[in-house]
Amino acid sequence: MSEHTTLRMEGILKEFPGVVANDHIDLSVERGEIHGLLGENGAGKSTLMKVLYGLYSQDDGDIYLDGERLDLESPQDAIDAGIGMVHQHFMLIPRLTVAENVVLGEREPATAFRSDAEGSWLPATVRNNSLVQSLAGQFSLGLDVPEQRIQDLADQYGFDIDVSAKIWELDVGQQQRVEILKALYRDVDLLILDEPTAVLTPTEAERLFDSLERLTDEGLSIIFITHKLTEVDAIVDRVTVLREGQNVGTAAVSSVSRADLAEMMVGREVLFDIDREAVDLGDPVLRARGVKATDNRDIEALSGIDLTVRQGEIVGIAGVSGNGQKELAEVMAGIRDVTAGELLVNGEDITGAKPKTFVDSGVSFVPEDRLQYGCAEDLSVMHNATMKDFRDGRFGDRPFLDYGELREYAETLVEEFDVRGVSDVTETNAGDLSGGNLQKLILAREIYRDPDLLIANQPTRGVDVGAIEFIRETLLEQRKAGTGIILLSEDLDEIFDLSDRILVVYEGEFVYETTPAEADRERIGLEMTGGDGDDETVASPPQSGVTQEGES
Ligand SMILES: Nc1ncnc2c1ncn2[C@@H]1O[C@H](COP(=O)(O)OP(=O)(O)OP(=O)(O)O)[C@@H](O)[C@H]1O
Repeated sequence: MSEHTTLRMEGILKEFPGVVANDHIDLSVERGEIHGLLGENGAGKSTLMKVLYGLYSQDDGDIYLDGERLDLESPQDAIDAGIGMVHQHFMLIPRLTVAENVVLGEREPATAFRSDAEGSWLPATVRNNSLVQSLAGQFSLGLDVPEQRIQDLADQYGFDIDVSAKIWELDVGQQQRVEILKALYRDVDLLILDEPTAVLTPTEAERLFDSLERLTDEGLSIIFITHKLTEVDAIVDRVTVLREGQNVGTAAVSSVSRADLAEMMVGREVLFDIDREAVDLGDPVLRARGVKATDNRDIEALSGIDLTVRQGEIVGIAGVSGNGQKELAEVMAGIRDVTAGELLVNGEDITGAKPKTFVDSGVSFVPEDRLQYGCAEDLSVMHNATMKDFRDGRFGDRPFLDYGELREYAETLVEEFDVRGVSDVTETNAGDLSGGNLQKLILAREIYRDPDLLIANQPTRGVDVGAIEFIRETLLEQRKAGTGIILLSEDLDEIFDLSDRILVVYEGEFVYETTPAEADRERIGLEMTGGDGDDETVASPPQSGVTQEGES
């Protein structure tokens, strides 16, 4: 251990029924470093960090911070010790403001009750009474929110958020920044970031990296969980790789290549290139004409979208988050109403129909927010795997569903899509799966039914390199089988690697169309941020029957 070591985790063991999530893991972090934590989905990263944040108690092992042994029974203990954590899934209260969320949990008594409050209408003797203080602390919701201080903090890190806005008014990227702000607000020495950039745009991520470097310059240590090896190169000093609950190595980033890291993670070589064969295009599976829709705040989010997707075609939608992608995906999947326009699936007009009609018409949907829309966390893997198809007669007639068939179907999905961490499909709940494995389960459910139209919003977000390879190949196979796919992704490389056509969406409209073979990345980047004033708009769908050959 060096004199700079701030955190030492020794022999951490954490077991769940049927799974050893952390198998005697050692981890040490130096003061002022950004320490990357890598590993496949389900390797045990989040569990280890939840132990460190007092959310889980370890079955064995010790944690030392600055030489002092910590006994963490709750996140409050961790925060008191100077450890902050930003989770993979948001833990914000939608109807409260940003500032209220930031102070939430602080339980600061209202001004009148504060012992240091000047001008309180309560006499100091009453205010300072320990019983009054304890009651005020218990019952106050922290409504005295130092909004200006929080706004200053947000501005200082370039977060571009109005802290008086309500959480539900913000897009996912902004909500993520609130989570980070919340941790920064509590003076932490060690900050755990669990895939913090998963929902940020590349520019926002850059800005975050600048902020993180400023923080480490001030002596803060950061543990940074990520699946993106480019991020490891960009900001991480040292990296620890976990595999199947064990530490398989810690190294200085400068001494290992990306391919080395990928191999350490998955235990085999990972192909970064993908082979996209030419596929004959068939009939249109989707025709959207003049589609308009509003967002959750009732503000127009889609301003007249025309989109045709043919059998065997992947249409990639590129754009900076918050430009209508979420609404576009939800409208096409039938879970958001259109305010104008029409939607034809396989030639049939299903505008305004119920979501079930979309499902029955062969539409599959992989939503961006897998916990909110993708699954029922408290239901089993089996229920989640079959929830779209249990009505179609294959599993017997309700109320006499054949549970044996349902179980078998779910087990097939788990096996074919390599969903890990499932001890029994009827007993493991979807909410117990690691983020990436849950994503694989949702993809399995949506793809295995062999849809005519698949809408995939950020399908590889939060999944490991091995699984990304698998998901991309699966999407290409599905395309070959004749499915029309709308791929929404903030990862431009993914759009380039998979798409036959690329559409750039900006402020609810398609502003540019190209193909991977002809694309000019700079132009795409420009169009994504509002363009150069050039009036060129979307051309009609390609008339040729054959897509371009992949360029990779
Ligand atoms: N609350 C829980 N109950 C049961 N099993 C769990 C629970 N939390 C995690 N696990 C299991 O422990 C293992 C490690 O999961 P963990 O979430 O730590 O992985 P991870 O490396 O963070 O994965 P990802 O990159 O997908 O987020 C997985 O097999 C997971 O299914």
